[in-house]
Amino acid sequence: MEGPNSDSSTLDKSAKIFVAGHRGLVGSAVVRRLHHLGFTNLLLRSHSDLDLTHQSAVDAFFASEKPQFVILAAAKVGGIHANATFPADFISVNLQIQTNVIDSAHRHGVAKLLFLGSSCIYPKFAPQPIPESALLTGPLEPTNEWYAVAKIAGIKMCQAYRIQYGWDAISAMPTNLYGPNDNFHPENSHVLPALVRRFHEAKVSGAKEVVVWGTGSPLREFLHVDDLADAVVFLLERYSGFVHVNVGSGKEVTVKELAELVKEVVGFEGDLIWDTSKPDGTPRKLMDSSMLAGLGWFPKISLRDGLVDTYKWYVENVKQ
Ligand SMILES: NC(=O)C1=CN([C@@H]2O[C@H](COP(=O)(O)OP(=O)(O)OC[C@H]3O[C@@H](n4cnc5c(N)ncnc54)[C@H](OP(=O)(O)O)[C@@H]3O)[C@@H](O)[C@H]2O)C=CC1
Ligand SMILES: C[C@H]1O[C@H](OP(=O)(O)OP(=O)(O)OC[C@H]2O[C@@H](n3cnc4c(=O)[nH]c(N)nc43)[C@H](O)[C@@H]2O)[C@@H](O)[C@@H](O)C1=O
Repeated sequence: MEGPNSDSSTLDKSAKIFVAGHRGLVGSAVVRRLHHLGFTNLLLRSHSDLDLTHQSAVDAFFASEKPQFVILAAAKVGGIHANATFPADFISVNLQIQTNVIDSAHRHGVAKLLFLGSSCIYPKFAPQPIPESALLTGPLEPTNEWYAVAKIAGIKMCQAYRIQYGWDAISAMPTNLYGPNDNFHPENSHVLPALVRRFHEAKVSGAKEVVVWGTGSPLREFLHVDDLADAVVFLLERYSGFVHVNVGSGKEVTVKELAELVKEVVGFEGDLIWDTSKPDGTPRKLMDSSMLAGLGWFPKISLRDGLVDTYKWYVENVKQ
C-alpha cells in the first residue's frame, strides 16, 4: 500500500538519510517508502549496533557518517498499560534519545531533521478536533503524561534550535498508528495490535470469549503506517515551519467499534467481555489535520483495508 502524495519527491535520491529506529513500525515503513521512491543511500543502525541513549556513541556516529537528513523514529513506545507501568523509562529513554540525536545532528551538519511526536502531547480535554495550537493549554492524560512530556520537549528542542541557530528541524505528530512490524505484545502494545493477536489466538484455540480493556467508549483515530510514512517524506521535502504538524486520518471509532471490526476481519465468532478494571485513558483525541491538508497531503488507506493488510502480515510473519 503506497500513498501517492510524496511520489513527486524532488529530493536528491542519493542523499544520505539516517532513519533512526528503522526496525520499528514507523521506521520500517519510512524505509519502505524511501526505497519505493528510489532513495539509495539510507543510513540504518539497529539498537544493538548503536544505542541512541549513549551520548558519546551517537556523537561519534554523526561525526563519522555525516548524514544530510535525519528521520527520528527511534523511541521507547507502548500502549496505555506500558506507559502507566514504566513512566521512568518512557520519560528518561525518550529524553535521552531525542536530545542526543537532535543535538549531534545539529552539530555535525545535518541539513534537516524530522522529529516524531504523538497525539498524546495534547491536553486530556483538548477541543476536538485538536488543532496544533492546543499544545500546552491544559493538563495531560495521566496514563501517558511522562511520555508526553518527553515528546513536548522534543518539539520545543526543534523550535529552540530553529530560533537560535536557524536550523531546519521540524516535528510531525501522528495519531494512533498500526500496520506491519507493529508490536503485538499481549500487554505492552497498543490496542489495535493487541486485539489482532487476542482475537487470532482465540479463533485458533476455539475460545468462546475475548477480553477487551476498559468500557469500549473511548474514541480513537487510526492511521495506517504506510500513510504516515508517505506524510513523513512529504513533510521532509516540503515543510520547514516552526509549528509541529498533526498527521491523522480524520476518522475516529470507539474502542468497541474497533473491537467489532477486528473480530470480523480475524473471523472470531465468540463474545466480547469488557474488563472495566483497565483504564480507558483519554476519552477522545481526534486531531485536526487541516494544516497538513492545506499543504496538499491526504491519507488514502481506510481502517478496514489497513486492518485486513495488517492481519495478513501478522499471520504471515508473527503467529506461532
Ligand atoms: N505506534 C504508534 O501508534 C505511534 C507512534 N508514534 C511515534 O512514532 C515513533 C516510532 O514509533 P513506533 O515505530 O511505533 O515504535 P517501535 O517501538 O515500533 O519502534 C521504535 C524503534 O526504536 C528503536 N529504539 C528504541 N530505543 C532505542 C535506543 N535506545 N537506541 C536505538 N534504537 C532504539 C527500537 O529498537 P528495539 O525494538 O530494538 O529497541 C525500534 O526499532 C515514536 O517516536 C513514537 O512516539 C506516534 C504516534 C503513534
Ligand atoms: C499512540 C498513543 O497510545 C497510547 O494511548 P492510547 O491511545 O490510550 O493507547 P492504547 O492503544 O494502549 O489504548 C487505547 C484504548 O484501547 C483500550 N484497549 C482495549 N483493549 C486493549 C488492549 O488489549 N490493549 C491496549 N493497549 N488497549 C486496549 C484502552 O483501554 C484504551 O481505552 C499512549 O499511551 C501513547 O503511547 C500514545 O501516544
